Amino acid sequence: MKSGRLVLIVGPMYSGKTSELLSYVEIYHLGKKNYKAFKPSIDNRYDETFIVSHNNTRVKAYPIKEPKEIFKILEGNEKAVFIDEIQFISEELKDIILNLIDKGIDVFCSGLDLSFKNNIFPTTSILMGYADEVIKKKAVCHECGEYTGTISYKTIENGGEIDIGGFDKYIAVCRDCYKKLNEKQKKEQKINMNKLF
Ligand SMILES: Nc1ncnc2c1ncn2[C@@H]1O[C@H](COP(=O)(O)OP(=O)(O)O)[C@@H](O)[C@H]1O
Ligand SMILES: Cc1cn([C@H]2C[C@H](O)[C@@H](COP(=O)(O)O)O2)c(=O)[nH]c1=O
Ligand SMILES: [Zn+2]
Repeated sequence: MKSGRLVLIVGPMYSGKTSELLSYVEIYHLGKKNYKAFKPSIDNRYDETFIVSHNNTRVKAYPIKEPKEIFKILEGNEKAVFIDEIQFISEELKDIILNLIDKGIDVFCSGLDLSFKNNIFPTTSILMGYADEVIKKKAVCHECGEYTGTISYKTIENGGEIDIGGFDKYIAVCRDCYKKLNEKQKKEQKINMNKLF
């Protein structure tokens, strides 16, 4: 049997990862091929049971807590599996995906490569190694307006590295603007500390 392939779509927030994922869904839909879409249940930003892009294109999806749930939901006639926001799914996802590909199923995943702290998201990094194709997307930098946005910057101070949100919490910026914003933030924090003591 011919193996399936793994296509991985990565980049910062607003770079069009979900839109690109949904454009692949449309190809299988138009070809009348069976498929299923999944998302981590933690991602309830726009909808619990739909993958939704920032410009409101959407597709029905199964929310999952653990990657092995994918096996329970598949019916055996699927030609493709689509998974959004893989940065929130545990690293075990790799084994599930390799098994699907072995069975001839194409797998399309999208997710953040980097957190706002400039740390890698492990599941995305691992899958990059196994992917047949990695599509790295860019956003328009919120600060300088250039089409060079590669990292997400958090505009509010509270909240951890895993923190669901959108325009209320994050912008996409280029490397230089990311550096400038972080330096500015550090200076402001120092001034505020000095005011306190
Ligand atoms: N800074 C930005 N750069 C590019 N697109 C943006 C930006 N801010 C908002 N958008 C909108 O977001 C859409 C992409 O949304 P989406 O596919 O959900 O991206 P992602 O999944 O990467 O967050 C673009 O088509 C555009 O309409
Ligand atoms: C950068 C960053 C983002 N998140 C969250 C915020 C959103 O809920 C998703 C990313 O969504 P998108 O489809 O890529 O716009 O991830 C986070 O938890 N931690 C981060 O560092
Ligand atoms: Zn910039």
